Amino acid sequence: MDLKTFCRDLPKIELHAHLNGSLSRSTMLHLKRFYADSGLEDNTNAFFDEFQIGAGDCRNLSDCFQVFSIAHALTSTPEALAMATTLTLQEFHSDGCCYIELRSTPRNTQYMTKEQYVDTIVHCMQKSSIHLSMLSRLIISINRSYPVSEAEAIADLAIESYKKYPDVVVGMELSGEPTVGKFQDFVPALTRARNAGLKITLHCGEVCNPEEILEMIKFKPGRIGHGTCIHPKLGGTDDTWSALCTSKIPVEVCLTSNVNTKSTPDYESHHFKYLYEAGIPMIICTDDKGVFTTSLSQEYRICAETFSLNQVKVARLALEACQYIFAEDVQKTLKNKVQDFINKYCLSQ
Ligand SMILES: CNc1ncnc2c1ncn2[C@@H]1O[C@H](COP(=O)(O)O)[C@@H](O)[C@H]1O
Ligand SMILES: [Zn+2]
Repeated sequence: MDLKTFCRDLPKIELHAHLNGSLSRSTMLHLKRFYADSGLEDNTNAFFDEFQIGAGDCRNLSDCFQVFSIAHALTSTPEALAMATTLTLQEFHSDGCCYIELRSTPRNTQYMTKEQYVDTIVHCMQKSSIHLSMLSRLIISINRSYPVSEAEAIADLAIESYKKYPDVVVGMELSGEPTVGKFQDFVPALTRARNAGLKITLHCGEVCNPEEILEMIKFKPGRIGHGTCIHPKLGGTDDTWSALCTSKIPVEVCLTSNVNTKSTPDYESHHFKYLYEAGIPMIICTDDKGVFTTSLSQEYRICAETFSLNQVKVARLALEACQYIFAEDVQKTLKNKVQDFINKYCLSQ
């Protein structure tokens, strides 16, 4: 089987995907059609083409945070949000994803409250499980550039939602512009959520900030996102690297996101190789497949090509990812699914 087909057919686990960053061009066009047909104001025309950030783009990580407002403008009603969620889940499913933890930041809009925002996504996930052979779970996001009081309100909502939908809501995470806000300010909200049973994942080391990286590792999150600047050769220190190696916290690796935001100069210099050599658990993820025009199978293929991994090694990445999902009750089922694929297609290798 050629690598592209192999990476698409391999049952894959997505653990780091922001809903509003995952909207494909086709989904965005569906949303624009919906806004037009419903007579809702759509002010995205002038900058619609700025939503996607490719490799040769001159925008950097900080510029990326402007583009999410384009998606936000098109997911402001419950119907549009439902459409965005359903189409995005379908796309992950068509790309061979068998389990996804989608994450999103609840927002009050002119048309819905934060509670309705969460309810809408949860209902789409429940409905999708009837039609798709893919399980989906929700991680509720806190944006570090918002006031701490907002994070506290989102923690309350996450705890309530977890009680209401224990089969869907699995975790809470910290994301947003990494140069804004202080991690320590969000520790009380994150701790409350964790004490209530939610799993935690943190965007960590997306920019150079060794002090914060050490604080985050000490917090012992279930997983971290990116981890770009933890190795001493990539903006980290001996202390940050040894803290990660000792803790063995699984890292959600987003290759194209890091290259397109210029957090990493190119695929070859990506920290994947250091993590792989050090035996640190990793999960290949997309981050914002719409903004960065990628897919989960493309991320697996790029990883295989860049780091010369054969198909058995690529499949092992998917198999190992099953251990790090937040919904522990389905880990075994997923492992069996990936293992069956390996037995069928990799035995001769
Ligand atoms: C590129 N690297 C990144 N680093 C940090 N945070 C990011 C991100 N990519 C996306 N987000 C976070 O996800 C939100 C969009 O999805 P939701 O509205 O929540 O569904 C962004 O506003 C930002 O807070
Ligand atoms: Zn992210």
